[in-house]
Amino acid sequence: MTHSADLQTALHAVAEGLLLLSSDLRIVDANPSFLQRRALQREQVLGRSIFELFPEHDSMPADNAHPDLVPVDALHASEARLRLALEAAGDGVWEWDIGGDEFILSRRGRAMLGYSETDVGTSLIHWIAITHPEDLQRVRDHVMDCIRGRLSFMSCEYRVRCRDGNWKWVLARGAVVDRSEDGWARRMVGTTVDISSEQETLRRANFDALTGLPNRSLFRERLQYEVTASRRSGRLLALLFIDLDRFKEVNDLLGHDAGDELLKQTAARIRASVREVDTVARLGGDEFTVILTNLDGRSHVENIAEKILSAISRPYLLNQEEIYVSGSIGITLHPGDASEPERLVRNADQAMYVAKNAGRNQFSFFTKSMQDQAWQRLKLIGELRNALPQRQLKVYFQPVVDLRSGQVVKGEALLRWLHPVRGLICPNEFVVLAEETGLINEIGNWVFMQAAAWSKRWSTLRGNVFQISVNKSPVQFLANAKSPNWGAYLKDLGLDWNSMSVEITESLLLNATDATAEKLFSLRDAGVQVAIDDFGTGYSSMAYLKKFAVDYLKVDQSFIRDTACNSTSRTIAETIIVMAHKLGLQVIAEGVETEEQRNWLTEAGCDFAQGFLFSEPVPPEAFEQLLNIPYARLAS
Ligand SMILES: Nc1nc2c(ncn2[C@@H]2O[C@H](COP(=O)(O)OP(=O)(O)OP(=O)(O)O)[C@@H](O)[C@H]2O)c(=O)[nH]1
Repeated sequence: MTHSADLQTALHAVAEGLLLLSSDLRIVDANPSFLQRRALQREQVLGRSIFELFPEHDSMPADNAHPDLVPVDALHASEARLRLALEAAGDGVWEWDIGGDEFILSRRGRAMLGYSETDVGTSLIHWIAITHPEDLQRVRDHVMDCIRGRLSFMSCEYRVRCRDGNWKWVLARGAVVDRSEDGWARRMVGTTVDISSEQETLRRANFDALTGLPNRSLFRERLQYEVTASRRSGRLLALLFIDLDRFKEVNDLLGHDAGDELLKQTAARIRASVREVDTVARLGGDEFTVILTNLDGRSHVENIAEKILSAISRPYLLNQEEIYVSGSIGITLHPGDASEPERLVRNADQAMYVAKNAGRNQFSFFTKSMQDQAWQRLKLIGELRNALPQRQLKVYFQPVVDLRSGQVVKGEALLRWLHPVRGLICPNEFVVLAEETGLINEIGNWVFMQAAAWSKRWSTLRGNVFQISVNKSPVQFLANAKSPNWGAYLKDLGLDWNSMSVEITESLLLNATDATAEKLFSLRDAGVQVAIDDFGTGYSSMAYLKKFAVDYLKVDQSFIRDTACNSTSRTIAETIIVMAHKLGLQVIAEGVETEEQRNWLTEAGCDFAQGFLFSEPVPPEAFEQLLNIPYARLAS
């Protein structure tokens, strides 16, 4: 060692805590690692006796086994002693004679990698040969910065191949400790520490455990990086959002493990469809993203998207079965569509939903109009939140006629939104938004209360029960959906048994959870009847009709519309009527528009009908006018 400053530099480079002690064991210097570990300031330790600092070590063993403590007599330090000190600190120590091309790693350092004294040669080239090719340039840059004096010491993480062929992450720190009079670096000394476990922690934080792909957080980082690079280079970048279609069914049919296996295989297929430099990440669930860089144009992106779609749609072998799935892809381009990563993510997501809604198994490029629609949607959600408090929601009623007597005997409550600017909006335009935002619970409960109040009034006016049916969304049957105690509510209102009914979909019963069943049975206990809406369009399973004690089937209007000209529709409608009667259920035909349909339904034995032939849905005041009026007059 030529200079005590060099010694200090070297000590700063060491990962372990080190102290420099004078011959009377007073602290001359402490390196940053030591101070950091002990949470001490340099001034707090300088000049103090080692025994003050470590009273429990006043009979310190000769081998200086304290992990934080490696005494070095600074005033008489030599390279050999420094090396010994560093070895004692647990690091591998290396020394590089630059001019003489001799690179020596200490015994401890070699052991860390599994090498004996003779396994690796002493020329730098031998050590370069076992450095990971992807890390080599980085290591070289660090070393050269030190040699040229741009850095006083280097600190660099890279991978080294161990004797068993595995790669190990190490942290190498070092400094030039000897320079010629004219400034040429002659010797570097440093340490090498095994940081595989730190790298493993880092890997876990950044990579998806199932597929090994970058996770959401690393994806965000990479996107930010690539967007900046694309901005600089002016080259086109594409962001792809990929979502598997109906992946839930794979889980449901084959189990979660098979689902996991499919995700792994999908990840590998997407990875294999793009270049090494492109980023493929898994955001979670069945959602993947791809960042494509340095593209030649839009058609280049289209080709890759096609390639990914066809890779995903090849059969998967799961549990010895061939399974087919597809994917939907949303694509956005930088700089054309947006300049900020956040915006690109939103764009790709919107485009992916458009691809899904357009029928799945396809890709869709982001367009400005998608953004406008998304804004419209957001705006409508905001307005919908205010619709109820601002009394913009209205309940209309459509009469249900008894086909034998021709009397209006029931009514269906139908929600309308009287929007201050857009006028009357039908539920198909806003119920999905209400469901997505959870507003449907509040709105649905309000509709039920309104309908109950009108049922009470019309039952009283007519002197017998006048049943009103209310549509209920599957969302209102979820476990967390809040609703009043309908039994108590209807009782307080003084409503008779069966004054209310709820219309639900077939799929709700098919996928009924315990919470769904409980909510449905508590409605039944409150005297509310149950109708299955749009019957015939779904699975039409008989079993659940009995299990849930359903009262009515509403035949979907698509069958009614076709009864005049389509014998299959007629047969289906007839079968539903016969089957329902056999099971003790009554049938309501929806969408009746012509006399011919009404006559046919009457002959087929259908119980009730509703549709434009009788009346469209009308406000309650107008509905009241319709009560007790024979259908012959309504239809004219
Ligand atoms: N096996 C497995 N399933 C997962 C994992 N993470 C999420 N899922 C399931 O993946 C499914 C994702 O479903 P969605 O994307 O919402 O719906 P989908 O069935 O793919 O239908 P669409 O996207 O509308 O075509 C859900 O059922 C999740 O429970 C996972 O790590 N492993």
